[in-house]
Amino acid sequence: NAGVGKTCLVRRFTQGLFPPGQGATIGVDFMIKTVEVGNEKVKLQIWDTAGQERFRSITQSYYRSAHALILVYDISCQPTFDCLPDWLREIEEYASSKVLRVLVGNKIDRDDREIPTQVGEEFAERHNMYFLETSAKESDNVERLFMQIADDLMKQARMTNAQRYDPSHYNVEPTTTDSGCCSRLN
Ligand SMILES: Nc1nc2c(ncn2[C@@H]2O[C@H](COP(=O)(O)OP(=O)(O)OP(=O)(O)O)[C@@H](O)[C@H]2O)c(=O)[nH]1
Repeated sequence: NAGVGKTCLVRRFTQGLFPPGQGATIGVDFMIKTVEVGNEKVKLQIWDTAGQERFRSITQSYYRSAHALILVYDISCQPTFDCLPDWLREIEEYASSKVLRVLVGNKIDRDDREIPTQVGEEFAERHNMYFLETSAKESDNVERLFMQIADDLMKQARMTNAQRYDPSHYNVEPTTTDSGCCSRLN
């Protein structure tokens, strides 16, 4: 939802700062950060989408090509948690079914918490998502959030490559020259 701290999380991670007087995101924005996973350099392209309803048709078009999606709510604002099922429906409709999904409860530095950690955890478990609580303001768990995603995506990529190049993954059946339609046409 708007105002949960998405832009602040991205800026904390990419620029190491908590921006004062952060205005609402208009449409989408993106930032890039190169990180090291194992011994490899990985360029993360992080798209920050506007939470406001009026930008929904723009933001929807960015879900499909994402490798990971982070759903953020504000732990001190119950309505932002109550909207999660709507965001999940949105993701199911517009994102790839294999996308890595992460649930984040932000603003844990606040002392007016409305959503207990366990409630967030249970929601994430029920919907097959990773779960983390963060504070963009205090920099709690922000690095961990993005690095965990980078790590997971690299593992996925390595597995896909291994399958692609390992001949044992192909079950090559012996064929006879006159069995296929093409050989018959020839
Ligand atoms: N206390 C506290 N405030 C935060 C935190 N993260 C963001 N905020 C504040 O929450 C407000 C909204 O932050 P944004 O990052 O602009 O929120 P957003 O989710 O990107 O909002 P949209 O761009 O409208 O979708 C700002 O006033 C931030 O200062 C946090 O971790 N703790």
